[in-house]
Amino acid sequence: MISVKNATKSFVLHNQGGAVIPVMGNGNLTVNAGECVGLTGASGAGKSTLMRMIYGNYLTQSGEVRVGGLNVAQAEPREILQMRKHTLGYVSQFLRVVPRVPTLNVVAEPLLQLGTPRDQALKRASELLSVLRIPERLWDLSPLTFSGGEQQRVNIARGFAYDYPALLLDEPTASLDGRNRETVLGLIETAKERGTAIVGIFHDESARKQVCTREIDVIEFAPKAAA
Ligand SMILES: Nc1ncnc2c1ncn2[C@@H]1O[C@H](COP(=O)(O)OP(=O)(O)OP(=O)(O)O)[C@@H](O)[C@H]1O
Repeated sequence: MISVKNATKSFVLHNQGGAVIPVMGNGNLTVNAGECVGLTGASGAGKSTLMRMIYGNYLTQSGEVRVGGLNVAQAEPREILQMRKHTLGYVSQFLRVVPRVPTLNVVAEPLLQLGTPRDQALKRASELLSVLRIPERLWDLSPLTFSGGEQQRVNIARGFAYDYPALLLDEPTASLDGRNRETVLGLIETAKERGTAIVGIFHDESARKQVCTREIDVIEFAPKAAA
């Protein structure tokens, strides 16, 4: 479902004399349906960079990054937008939303964009918000003023509203208490059972051991000089 082959990535800092920061020299990764691969490696090793290359936020310099049938490394922006709508979900670490949109709509939005009838989309959104213990009195408010853990749960609810065939999870349990952490790990297990291909970053080692079918240290992908 997700495959990365011989991928390379450097950053060029144009505002700092064109300094070049090589981050990836040879990225190789295959994630099949129903697998959850945990990315590990020291801070700054390139875990988030690889996730962003897969999502098409960061350009891959050479090599291949495939999601379903699409080579993201070579894709047109409109193809990447289609992939994000239909194939690949992304639960980032922090919630980014349009101000004043109620939480229920924020969560239902991926389903509404796919043409799901409004009542069905809102029903699914309310189920997820209940499961993730967001009090109903907050559903009509924008999540922008919510606590860190509440925002993270809204983000997770939105990421799981539609059953994407593939999913990227960046620290999905970072700000959560024990019960909510277990709930999120349960959602990940259910997605795996359904056949979702998942790539995740979990600094919480026991969460990683619980849900990941495999771990890969991104140091393996480092440019030669940095390895
Ligand atoms: N947009 C960017 N511009 C320039 N350099 C970047 C950019 N994004 C990442 N980097 C650099 O790439 C390297 C890898 O960063 P990345 O965030 O992928 O690491 P990470 O393994 O996810 O770290 P952490 O565990 O601390 O989140 C770092 O040296 C970082 O400074």
